[in-house]
Amino acid sequence: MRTAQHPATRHWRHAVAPGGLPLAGHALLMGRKPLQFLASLPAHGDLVELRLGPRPVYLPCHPELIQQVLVNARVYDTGGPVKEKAKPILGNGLITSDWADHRRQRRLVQPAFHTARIAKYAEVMERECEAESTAWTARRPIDVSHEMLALTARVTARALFSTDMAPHAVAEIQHCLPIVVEGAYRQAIDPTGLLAKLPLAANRGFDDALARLNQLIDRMIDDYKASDDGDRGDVLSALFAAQDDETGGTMSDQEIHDQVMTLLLAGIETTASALTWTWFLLGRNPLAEAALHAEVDEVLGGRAPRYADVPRLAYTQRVFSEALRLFPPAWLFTRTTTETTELGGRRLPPASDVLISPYVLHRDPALFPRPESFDPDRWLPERAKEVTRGSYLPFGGGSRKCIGDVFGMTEATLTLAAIAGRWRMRPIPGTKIRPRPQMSLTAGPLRMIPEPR
Ligand code: HEM
Repeated sequence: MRTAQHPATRHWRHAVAPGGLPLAGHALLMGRKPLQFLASLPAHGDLVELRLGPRPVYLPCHPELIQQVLVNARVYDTGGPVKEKAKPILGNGLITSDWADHRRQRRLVQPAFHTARIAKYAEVMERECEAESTAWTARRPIDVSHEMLALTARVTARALFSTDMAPHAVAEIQHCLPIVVEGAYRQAIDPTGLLAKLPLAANRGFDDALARLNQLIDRMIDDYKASDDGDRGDVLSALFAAQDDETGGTMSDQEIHDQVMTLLLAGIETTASALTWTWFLLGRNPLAEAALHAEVDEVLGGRAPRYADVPRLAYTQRVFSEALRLFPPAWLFTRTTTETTELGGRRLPPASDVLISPYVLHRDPALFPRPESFDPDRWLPERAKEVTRGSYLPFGGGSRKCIGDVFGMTEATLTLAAIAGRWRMRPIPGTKIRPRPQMSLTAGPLRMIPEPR
C-alpha cells in the first residue's frame, strides 16, 4: 500500500512514457490500445509525461497528485480541444462551463439531486425495473447492453420529464442518444477537426439525431411553461424552480435546455455500461452471483425492490462498486491548466493538458491488491477503510464530481436487485467481449441467457 506524506516533502517520480515516436509521440499507442498503454504507465512514475502529436500531456498516477488536480478546479479547469468540440452539442452546461460559471451552475442544478428528490425519481426506477425484469422470456438470449441502455434511457427520461409526453420522449431519446454519443466521440478524437465537416452519412445521421434531441428538449420546456402544474417532482421542475442563494438568479430557458442535454448525455450510457459490466462479471463469478441472489432473496423475499430497501442491499451495492472499479465508465477525463503551476515538483505551463484515468488508478496493484480479481468484499466497511484515500474515483472528485452519483447508484442497485430476484443471467460459452474505450467504457453487445430462478 502507498503511504501518505506531505506533498511538499515527498519526492515524486517523474517519467516520460516509453515508446514515443518522433512526430506522433504516443498518439498511435493511445489510438490503438489506450487502456493497456495507460495502465502500463504507473510503473514508470507518479507523474508521467506523454506526447499526443506535438503537445505534452501529463498523467498523474498517484492518488495525491490526482487529488491536487481535482480539488483545484480554478487552476485545473476543464478545457482543451475536447471541451471545445463538446460545446456545439452540450451548449454551456455543467460539463462544458468554465470554472467561475460552473460554481453558479452547480448551485442551481444541485437541488434537483437532493435526497428528497432522488426518493421521487426512485419511484420511476422501481416501475421501470419491474417492467424490465418481467419483460424477458425464459431462456431466450438477450443483448444485455441493449437492455441496460434502454432501461437507463427510460429511467432518466421519465425522471427528467414526468409528463404524458414521456413515452414519446423515451422513444426519441432511445433512438437519438446512441447516435449522438457515438458521433460526439468520433469528433472528440479527430485531431484535424475536419471529420465533422465532411458530407458523410454518419455526419448526417449525427446532425439529424442531435437536432431531434434539441427539438425534444425545447418541446418539453415549452410544455412545462404552458402548463401550470408547478412542481411535478421531476428534474425539469427542479431546474425551473432553482434560485441561486448568492445572487437570487434563476436559469434561462436556454440554460435549462443545456443542463437537460448534459444530464441526458452524462447519465444514461454511463450507468448502462456499468450495469452491463456488472452482469458480465457476475456471469464469470458464480460465488459472487450466489451471494447476490442470497441477499436479494433475504431482503426482498420474492417481491420487487423498493427505494427503502436500498440501504439493506449492501452486497448488491458492493457488487456494483467493484464493477465500477474494474470498468469505470468515465475511464478518462481531462483538465487544462489556466496558469503556470506545479504538480509533483514539475512546472506545468498554462494550457497544459492533464489526463485523469480512474481505469489506470483502479488497476494499480500498489493501490488494489490483485487488481484484476472481481472481489465485491473489498468494499466491506472494514476492508474499504484500508483503501488508500483518493484511489477510487468512478465518479471523479472535487467540485466537478458527478452530480448524478447517488441517482446512478440507486438506479443500479434497484436494477440489479429487480433482475437478480427473478433471473440468473447465464453467460453464453465462447462469448468474447473486450472493453471499448469510447465516450464511456462500454462492453459492446453482450448476449446472455436469462434463466428463471
Ligand atoms: C454509474 C454511473 C455514472 C458514472 C460512472 C459517472 C461518472 C462521472 C464522472 C467521473 C464525472 C466527472 C467528470 C469530470 O470530472 O470531468 C461525472 C460528471 C457528471 N455526471 Fe456522472 N456518472 C454516472 C452517472 C450519472 C448520472 C445518472 C447523471 C445524471 C442523471 C450524471 C450526470 C453528470 C453530470 C451533469 C456531470 C458533470 C458534473 C459537473 O461538472 O458539475 N452522471 N460523472
